[in-house]
Amino acid sequence: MPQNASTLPPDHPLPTQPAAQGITPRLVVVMGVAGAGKSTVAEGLHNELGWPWQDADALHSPESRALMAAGTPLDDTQRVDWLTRCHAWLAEQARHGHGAILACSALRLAHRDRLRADHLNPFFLALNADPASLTQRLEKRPGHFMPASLLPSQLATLEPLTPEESGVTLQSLAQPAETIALALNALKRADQT
Ligand SMILES: Nc1ncnc2c1ncn2[C@@H]1O[C@H](COP(=O)(O)OP(=O)(O)O)[C@@H](O)[C@H]1O
Ligand SMILES: O=C(O)[C@H](O)[C@@H](O)[C@H](O)[C@H](O)COP(=O)(O)O
Repeated sequence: MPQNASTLPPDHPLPTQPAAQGITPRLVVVMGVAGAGKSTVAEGLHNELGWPWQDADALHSPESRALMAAGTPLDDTQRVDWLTRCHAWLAEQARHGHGAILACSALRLAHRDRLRADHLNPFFLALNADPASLTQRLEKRPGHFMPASLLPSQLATLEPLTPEESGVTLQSLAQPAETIALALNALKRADQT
């Protein structure tokens, strides 16, 4: 056999992404209430790992965004099409066989079940923060449709990640970089189990 020749068949699928930082590419959903730091952590993981990321905020219909901007929380009926679009994004990433990160509140178990459908089984990184910090973050966040007044309904709707679900709950620390480091460690640990 010539030097450097492969023993694999020519049509053997190649990995589409390197295991950046030794972490095997997988689907990840960063979840939690508004202000928990989902988008910040998802973008930070994207920067560290190179996996594509999507903010589920961008997948809301204009009507849903207008409702929330006006201070009306969504109900589960209004969330159905949005969660379908979130699931479709995850499914598309899975089809390409690469790792990907979705920042999505996924507040209720039923919302997470919707994202898990079709055996996608994403790994959930649930971010927790105390209500005072959350309020402060939302009040200071520039140019976002979600008002701080919706935080109580977000907290009331949240059904925390359970031990039966694939994922881990992390404290959203005072510095985003610290929380991103926690998230990377959690993904490394999950790789070893
Ligand atoms: N760990 C953190 N400490 C302090 N502020 C944060 C932290 N993470 C995010 N923020 C800020 O809080 C606001 C909400 O964060 P964001 O990532 O948009 O949360 P979410 O996507 O969960 O609503 C943003 O202005 C962001 O810069
Ligand atoms: O009610 C829900 O199901 C959501 O929580 C959701 O609609 C989301 O939280 C908003 O898109 C606000 O965006 P952030 O969570 O990024 O603040």
